[in-house]
Amino acid sequence: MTGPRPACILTDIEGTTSAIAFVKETLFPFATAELDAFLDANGGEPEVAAIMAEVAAAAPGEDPRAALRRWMAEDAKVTPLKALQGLIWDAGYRDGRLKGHLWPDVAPCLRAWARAGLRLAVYSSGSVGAQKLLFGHSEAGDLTGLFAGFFDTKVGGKRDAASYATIAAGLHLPPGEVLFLSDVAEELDAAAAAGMATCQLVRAADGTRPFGRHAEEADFPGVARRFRLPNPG
Ligand SMILES: CSCCC(=O)C(=O)COP(=O)(O)O
Ligand SMILES: [Mg+2]
Repeated sequence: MTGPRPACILTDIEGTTSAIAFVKETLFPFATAELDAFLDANGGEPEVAAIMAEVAAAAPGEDPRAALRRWMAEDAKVTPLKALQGLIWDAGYRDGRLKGHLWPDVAPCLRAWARAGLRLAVYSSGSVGAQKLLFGHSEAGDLTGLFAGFFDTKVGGKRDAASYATIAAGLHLPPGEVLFLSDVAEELDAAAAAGMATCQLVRAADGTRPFGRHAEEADFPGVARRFRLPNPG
């Protein structure tokens, strides 16, 4: 980066802090397997009923449970699906069946950056509730206290520049003072269009391909070196 050191690091989750395989092979199948039992037990709860009303509105003429299953099969980033998945994962995190995966380089850097006074925030398609569960029950302990903000698709889609402008405003920062980390080029393009600094995480273990349109690093210590952030080592 040619500008000053960022004041805030905004990070994606899947493919950036956490393995794609953890999301696709552990979290998503858990929610799929538990969907019917969860809805049978909790469908009358106002929060769940409101989500199901949103599902019905987003998929008119389709059985809401069938729409949810279709979206899960398509990995659709639909806000009511994401909200429901978060509620289903809650029980799994609390009783120990789920533990939030983080790549080993992530927690030491997040702690070092927060200690140095940098603000940290998350922007994921996963709901804010799901983000707090993952970082609150992570393999590195409860990291939720490190973050100044959590943002999900209620601010808008991750490929839409307006979402990043909304997040910067929510953090009371000019976009130019925020560095966005993600594995997905279209998300980085949108953040850059809003004026944020960007870096693609190209994690070999996830099979991520470098896109060549943004700064690229293999891990968080690489991000720290490139953007002159503190490094734990
Ligand atoms: C909050 S953990 C679950 C992540 C998730 O549901 C998802 O769709 C991944 O989205 P991301 O924006 O983190 O790539
Ligand atoms: Mg991602």
